[in-house]
Amino acid sequence: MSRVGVLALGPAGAGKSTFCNSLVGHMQSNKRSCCLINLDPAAEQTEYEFSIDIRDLISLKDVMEELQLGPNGGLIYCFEFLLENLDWLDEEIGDFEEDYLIIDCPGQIELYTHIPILPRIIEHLRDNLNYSLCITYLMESSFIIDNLKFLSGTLSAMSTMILLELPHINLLSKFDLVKNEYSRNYIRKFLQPDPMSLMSTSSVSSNSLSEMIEKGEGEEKGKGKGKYNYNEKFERLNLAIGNLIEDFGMVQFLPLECKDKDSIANILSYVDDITQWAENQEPKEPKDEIEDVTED
Ligand SMILES: Nc1nc2c(ncn2[C@@H]2O[C@H](COP(=O)(O)OP(=O)(O)OP(=O)(O)O)[C@@H](O)[C@H]2O)c(=O)[nH]1
Ligand SMILES: [Mg+2]
Repeated sequence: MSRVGVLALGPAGAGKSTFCNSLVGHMQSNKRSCCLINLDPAAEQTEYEFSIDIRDLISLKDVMEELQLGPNGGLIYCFEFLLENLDWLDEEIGDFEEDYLIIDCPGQIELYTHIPILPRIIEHLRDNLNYSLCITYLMESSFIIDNLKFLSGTLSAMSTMILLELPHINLLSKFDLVKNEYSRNYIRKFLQPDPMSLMSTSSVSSNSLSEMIEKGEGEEKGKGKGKYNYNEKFERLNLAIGNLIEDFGMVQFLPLECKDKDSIANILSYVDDITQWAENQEPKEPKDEIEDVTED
């Protein structure tokens, strides 16, 4: 029996919900059964209905009103409540045992960077319910406009890989917005990033540095000898970050265009490989295959 799931993670607005919906559309048109799960208590309505929705368990609006919490505190409360009521999730998932889980997550990365809420839910799905899971981490393609911004996004993708310890695919989302603006060679540098070369060609960093120096902000204030100026400090910090990403050596990206069927099919084929979805399928009787074809 296949127990397979994919989670969509990444910063707010990166395109997670749109991606999850595109996956559902693609699977449905290929007669694959899937279950769309919403783990975002502040989610808005999406194209496909959620089969399982955290808002049926707890509402962020109610939490914020009753406990007088802000949106982030409220979100954390909702997840802590979910953790205390994992049997609710188990029951809901029980109705979709044979289905591919597509899990849409909130954009607040503190749910796994600061407090281990998402890791505990993942652990439950993987170890207690025996799901083979894959993370898709979305980062907006517009980050490639600025090399250093891109590297900071890469660092965030990398920390997710390390913290969640699951098979992981990084995606450059909304690729349609940049693919005609830049040459293939230029874009390739970001799909398989070489941090040190991206750093050495960062025009934005040197511009902002010269601006700082012109404004007289270059020197660190205070304390006598052995001080660095910002320029040196900034370069040393960048170098350390670049080395970290390079040493890790496992951050690559696939382009994602949610409206492009080939792009979705390509990403799903990677997820299928990683989760070994095909291997877990029950062999079909030839009769079933013929029925499937004639139904089209
Ligand atoms: N051009 C383009 N726009 C996209 C694509 N995917 C998503 N968007 C747009 O990006 C915006 C945010 O998309 P969402 O799917 O809501 O992003 P999200 O990551 O779920 O956002 P949060 O749930 O708030 O964290 C919407 O306006 C989408 O229409 C894409 O592939 N191409
Ligand atoms: Mg969303």
